[in-house]
Amino acid sequence: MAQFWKPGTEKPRLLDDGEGGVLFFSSSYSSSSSGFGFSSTEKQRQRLPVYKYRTAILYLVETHATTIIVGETGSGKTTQIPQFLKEAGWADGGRVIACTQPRRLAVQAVASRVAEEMGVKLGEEVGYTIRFEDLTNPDVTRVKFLTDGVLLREMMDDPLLTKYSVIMVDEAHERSISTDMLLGLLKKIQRRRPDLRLIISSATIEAKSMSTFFQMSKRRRGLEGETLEPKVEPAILSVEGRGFNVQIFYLEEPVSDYVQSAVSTVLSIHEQEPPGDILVFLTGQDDIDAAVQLLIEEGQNDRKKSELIVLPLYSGLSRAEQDLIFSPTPRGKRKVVISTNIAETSLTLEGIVYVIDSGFSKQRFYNPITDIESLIVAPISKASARQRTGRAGRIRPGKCYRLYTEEYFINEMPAEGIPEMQRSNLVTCVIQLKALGIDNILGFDWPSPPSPEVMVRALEVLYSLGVLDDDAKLTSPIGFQVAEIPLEPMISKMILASGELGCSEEIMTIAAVLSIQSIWASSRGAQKELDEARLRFAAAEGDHVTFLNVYKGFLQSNKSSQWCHKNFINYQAMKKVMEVREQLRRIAQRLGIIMKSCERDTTAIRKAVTAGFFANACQIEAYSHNGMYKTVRGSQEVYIHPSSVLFRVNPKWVVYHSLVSTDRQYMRNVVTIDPGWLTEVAPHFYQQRQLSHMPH
Ligand SMILES: Nc1ncnc2c1ncn2[C@@H]1O[C@H](COP(=O)(O)OP(=O)(O)OP(=O)(O)O)[C@@H](O)[C@H]1O
Repeated sequence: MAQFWKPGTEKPRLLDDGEGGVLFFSSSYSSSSSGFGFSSTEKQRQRLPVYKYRTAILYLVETHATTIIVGETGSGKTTQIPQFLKEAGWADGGRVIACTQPRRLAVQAVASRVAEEMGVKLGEEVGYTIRFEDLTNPDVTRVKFLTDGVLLREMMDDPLLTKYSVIMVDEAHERSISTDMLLGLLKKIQRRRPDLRLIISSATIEAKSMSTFFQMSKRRRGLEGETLEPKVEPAILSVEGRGFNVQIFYLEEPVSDYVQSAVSTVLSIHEQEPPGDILVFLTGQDDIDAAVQLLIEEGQNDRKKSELIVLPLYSGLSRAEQDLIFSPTPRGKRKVVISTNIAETSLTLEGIVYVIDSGFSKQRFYNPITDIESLIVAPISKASARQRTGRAGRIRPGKCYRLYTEEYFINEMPAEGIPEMQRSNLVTCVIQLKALGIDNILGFDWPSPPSPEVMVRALEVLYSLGVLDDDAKLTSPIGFQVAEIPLEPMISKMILASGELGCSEEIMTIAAVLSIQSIWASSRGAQKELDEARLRFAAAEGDHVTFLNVYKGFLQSNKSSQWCHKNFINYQAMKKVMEVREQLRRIAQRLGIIMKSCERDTTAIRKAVTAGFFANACQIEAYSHNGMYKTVRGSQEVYIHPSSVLFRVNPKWVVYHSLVSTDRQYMRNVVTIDPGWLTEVAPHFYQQRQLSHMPH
């Protein structure tokens, strides 16, 4: 398929003026983009745009409670600012400088870069913490990178985060639920800790609204000047200058199949452009696996195309597989990394010269009226597009191919995405706030408040899970235990129930499988074979029990990759399942959950699943010929996803794990249940009355 490209016309973005009494620094500076091959790391550091602002940054942080720093991608915010602070003494006296990121992969990558630049061993002076992994030493770590979710968890033990002197919330434009919660809570902490400094940074953040959010109350304002307190007015700093130039190209005509279009673009870059690795942004495991497959097939019969080393990148991959993206590209080869938006921010992949942006990502959307949350492939924002482009041009000049037209980018793409807080189910968020002792959830000071309906829905679900009591306080012990497990509360509740039902070994496996996108290999072009493979493992009780069959087969094969290949199972995903399962076992041990197998008593297993996921119960429509189900709670129309082993089997009663929306709402990962269990496990949620008239 021929694709025609048009060079983009957009100029680099500069900040507008900083009116409104907000402090604003800016000076025109363009970093030299001459040549590569720096002689030392120190010289390399000094060439970054942010280096010229070292003094200004330190002055603002010293004198202001909050500093908002906006600077182009690759200008050095993440790697340099924590080092400036350390050099200026902000980590003296046992204090720690924290830098948060929305994603685990970025935390690990940035921490190891900073350790390398500082010439120290990772895990000592510079360390990182992500969920289930802590590479810090409390006695010596002074610069700590962590996900914003982990910092929230740290607040449970230390509500004022006393060990930190400066907290830098990086990539704040992403507005993940955790980032927004963190911003709200940090604002609260600031009132109690005048010594704490905050830095909010990103290449694509709306600085003024963030600044308005961090304006302090009148009461604190009164103190200013009387004591040595920092100014309450946030400072805004614009770091001008970029790394290396990235030329942007747009399609002349829109395309309908972005996977195919991305593959064609990779091939034509390889054909026509000089050496340099390629980073492709698609949306999820399914389309990434499909693109990887297509490129591998292309390489099989063509010597030139066989020079491509194609690597997928998504969160469901094992750690070892994710690390491959950082390995150097062998001479005469070209690496192609095909990724979800986990590579969208903060990452520097050394060899990347070309970026291909599909213009889409998978996003969560929640409807509080129907109580349905689904993952939808949706267009990205301009902020995301700029971040994606910014993965090139970091070490040398680059090119970015956007698989959409420039008119679309300019006129239709939204400037910013909708904060995740305003398009998600907030069950996890509410339980965390409760665990932090925030009682008045509805009155909490959010950067972008969610609707009260969504909050009320979340309170309702937590109440029925037995996590909250009549006063909306955490119950003991269930509420506190669920809050302690770093998973969505429904999974945590399922795990706790499995302890009582004697099936914790099986439920750990199920919880691990549910935490990744899919354990099945890509089906593109081989749907029939995949369906046949799935049937070999299928259990009449549904997908959850089927996962146990797959897991058992995998163990019996000695964790063989050939066995996975033969059975259309994603080997890397299975390795990840093993990793997660091990971590969950450790948590269970800590909580005193006894590990026990029910020897495949599927009633116990399905009951435990129901104890967590009762809110997702559905009943088939009595006279439906097309497999239509209705959710018990909201009477919403839903269907079993074709990837489920229960597709076309259509049992009467099921609970599902999640929904995906395409032309219809499809239930993914479905298990059969006895409706009598619903009132047993969630009497408040399902009144006996409501179910009694329904046929069993
Ligand atoms: N692992 C690495 N290897 C080589 N150079 C690196 C590495 N990490 C960072 N750099 C260099 O440091 C520069 C600054 O990176 P840094 O992550 O600090 O920028 P940033 O301003 O935070 O970017 P972004 O907004 O995209 O996160 C990169 O452009 C690159 O030149």
